[in-house]
Amino acid sequence: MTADDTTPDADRTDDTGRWAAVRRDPPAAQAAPPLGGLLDDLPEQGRGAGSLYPPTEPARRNPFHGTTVHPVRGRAEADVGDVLAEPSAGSPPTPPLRTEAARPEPDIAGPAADDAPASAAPAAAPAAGRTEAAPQAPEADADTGAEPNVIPFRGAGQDRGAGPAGTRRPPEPSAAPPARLRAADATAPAAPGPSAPEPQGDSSTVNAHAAAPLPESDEPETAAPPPAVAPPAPAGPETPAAGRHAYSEAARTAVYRAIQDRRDVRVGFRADPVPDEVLTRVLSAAHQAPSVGFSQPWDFVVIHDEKLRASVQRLVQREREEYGRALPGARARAFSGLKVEAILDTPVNVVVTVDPTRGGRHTLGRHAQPQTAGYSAALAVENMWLAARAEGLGVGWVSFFAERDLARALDLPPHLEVVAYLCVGYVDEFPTEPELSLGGWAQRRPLSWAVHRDQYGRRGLPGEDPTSLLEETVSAIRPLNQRALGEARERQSRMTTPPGALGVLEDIAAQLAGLAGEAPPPLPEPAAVAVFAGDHGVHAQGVTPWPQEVTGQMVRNFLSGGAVVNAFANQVGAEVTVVDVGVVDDLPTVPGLLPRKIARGTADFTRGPAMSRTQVGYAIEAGIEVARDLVAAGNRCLVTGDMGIANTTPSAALVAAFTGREPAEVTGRGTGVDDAMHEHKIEVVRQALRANPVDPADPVGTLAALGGLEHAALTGFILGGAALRVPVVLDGVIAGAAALAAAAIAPESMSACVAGHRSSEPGHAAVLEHLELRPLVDLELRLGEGSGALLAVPLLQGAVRALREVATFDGAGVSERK
Ligand SMILES: O=C(O)c1ccc[n+]([C@@H]2O[C@H](COP(=O)([O-])O)[C@@H](O)[C@H]2O)c1
Ligand SMILES: Cc1cc2nc[nH]c2cc1C
Repeated sequence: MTADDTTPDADRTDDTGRWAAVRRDPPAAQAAPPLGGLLDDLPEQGRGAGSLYPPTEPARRNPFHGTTVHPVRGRAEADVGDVLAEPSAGSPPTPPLRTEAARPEPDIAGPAADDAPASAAPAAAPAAGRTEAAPQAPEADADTGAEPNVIPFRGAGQDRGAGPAGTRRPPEPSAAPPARLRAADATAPAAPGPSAPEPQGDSSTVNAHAAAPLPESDEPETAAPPPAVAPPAPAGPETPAAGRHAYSEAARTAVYRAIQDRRDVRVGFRADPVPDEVLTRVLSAAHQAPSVGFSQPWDFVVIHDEKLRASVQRLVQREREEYGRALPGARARAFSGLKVEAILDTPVNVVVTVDPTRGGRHTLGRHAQPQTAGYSAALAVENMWLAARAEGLGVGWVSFFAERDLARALDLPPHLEVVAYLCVGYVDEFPTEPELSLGGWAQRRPLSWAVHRDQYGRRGLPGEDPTSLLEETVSAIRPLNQRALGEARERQSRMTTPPGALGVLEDIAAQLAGLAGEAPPPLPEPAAVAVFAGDHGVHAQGVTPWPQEVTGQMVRNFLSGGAVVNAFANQVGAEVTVVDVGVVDDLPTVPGLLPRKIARGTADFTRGPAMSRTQVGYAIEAGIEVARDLVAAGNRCLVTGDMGIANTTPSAALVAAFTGREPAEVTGRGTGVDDAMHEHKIEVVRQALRANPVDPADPVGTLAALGGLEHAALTGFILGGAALRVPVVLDGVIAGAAALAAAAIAPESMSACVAGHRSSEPGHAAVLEHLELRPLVDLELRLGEGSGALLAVPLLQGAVRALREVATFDGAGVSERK
């Protein structure tokens, strides 16, 4: 493939894009067509199940090929482009990975514009004559560490010291061999250069591109973290011709400033009334919003009446209690301190409604998209919000009620719908960042996560080379921060315990400090488990006593809260997310299930590859996205889970391929096969390895040949967590097999991993040995779902809590030993 292969046809009118087949459901009669879709490049025989896609689907382009490649750190002989392109020539199995030269870490998410201090505004110069300080680009932030217990969203600390990292049992800093030596050790002779990646692009644009690799630098660790949102360039003579209609610099600065400083305010309102003329100006701004077909479908109900507001507040209270009851423990605790409305604390409330019928039957544009009526009203809300900010008024949007209940409470005509209930009033001050971000409830996603070029999935801000999610992610993975790791060790040496008395927990705490870039690290809470589910063509070979439909049935069980993963997640207050990456069955559209189906199961790998490389690429990216979403939603600990009848067979094959062990050594009894089936299963694994000669140095090719969609997605999940510097607690043999692939793609990703437990599957022991991971729990579990990893979460939390809370000898007045 060439770079052109990634460029969509400009005039493409047929439905041939990446998601074409996913967009339309196959007709009922063809629900499980024998051929088609992404499996077109697989042998016809031996499919595990019908493809997701209709049979007419033409071959699709592979956006992973031919895009700009970024060197993969730690495997200098490969690059990410290669990872998804052709198999590399027979390299030996990837050795256990280690560390390499420390380098400044990129800002994964950077302080976003809205997250940045209020002064982090357009780079434009201050308005002439303005009395307030003009918005400015973010100042260098001397504190590269995040607030305690706030996720290290800014790329954690910068690692300056040359020393090892990435060990599962972080070594004492003094034991560090020179980083470059180690990097060189890991570099194949044919490597084109040193382990450091080439700087990508211009540093000014790299800054806004959260995951782009930064060049080696000797800058002090206090270098300013780059912003997550690129400040708008000041217009001026350098602006193209269209700029002649641009506002003056001062006016533009003011516009961007209002956008940036706008906040959803819930606390700190003052009782002062809002003067009528001010309220009218703000409503007038709302009324000038764009609307579909110029239908202006909004109305504004201005509410001062205290009794009416009290009745609305009661609705909110009821909804709030219901919502709080449904939250996982850790979230529920955080939510209990969150204010969600200021209905009675503000002098005035404004309800924005939409009349979806306004403008009549032929309203221009709405005929094709009826929802644009509601969007228009939402634009009125935003106009009002910005105008209010400029007037110094805080606005809080409350949506904690069933829309019909509120419409009834307000006695609205039945054809009107409530779009927004806004609490409006003057405030003592505006939060410098969104309140939810200040409290760690959620984090702003960097702009670079949201920008695609020509085709969804080709990432990059304007002016940058397009990249893929995998490239971007791998480029962001860095070794542990040696400074933070050393600080953790140093504090442990002063804690009121005999030296080393907390054993492995000390190693875990130090590892998490190195990962976060701060000591002590944030508590790994809340935790979120992602259960990746998929089916397997090899099921047809009789490698498990369970029928294939149990995969979908268990997914339903997870969603209704009746499985072990739910019980154990409840125990630790974790959120459960189920991700369908390849279940044969259709699954319900319900909260908690992420529909990311790439195919209806894999092909039977005893007859050829289980998946295409393209499918593997999509599944890896699905896993990265899930990690990103869970972290941006405020989670500080990721837990792997899986569900897939027959998946211990591909797990065994992957383990054999990546570790070089014999199939008989690494193939276990899965859900409980008898001796005869076990023997057969070993033979099936042998057969798969014969049918698919793989090169473990080509992890994507190995996954495609021998893995499952959940293995590939778990690989992405691990890489995604590592790039965001959030701990990833690994479950059993399925996660272990995925970790082998992740380690082969980005060795340093293992720095983020903790082995939650050791499964009784023999392949899992082989994984742990190969990756030098020490399991925290060893209870002969063999369930999957994330069960063993969830049991280990309190151990991680205890390890960090000890580092954070235990007094030092000095502080507690305890004598040290002689
Ligand atoms: O996590 C493990 O180590 C593990 C060990 C044995 C079985 N499992 C689970 O059992 C299912 C696969 O087992 P099998 O025998 O059908 O290959 C799948 O849903 C896995 O989550 C999981
Ligand atoms: C019942 C059952 C539950 C599971 N959970 C994870 N894998 C599983 C496999 C089976 C068969």
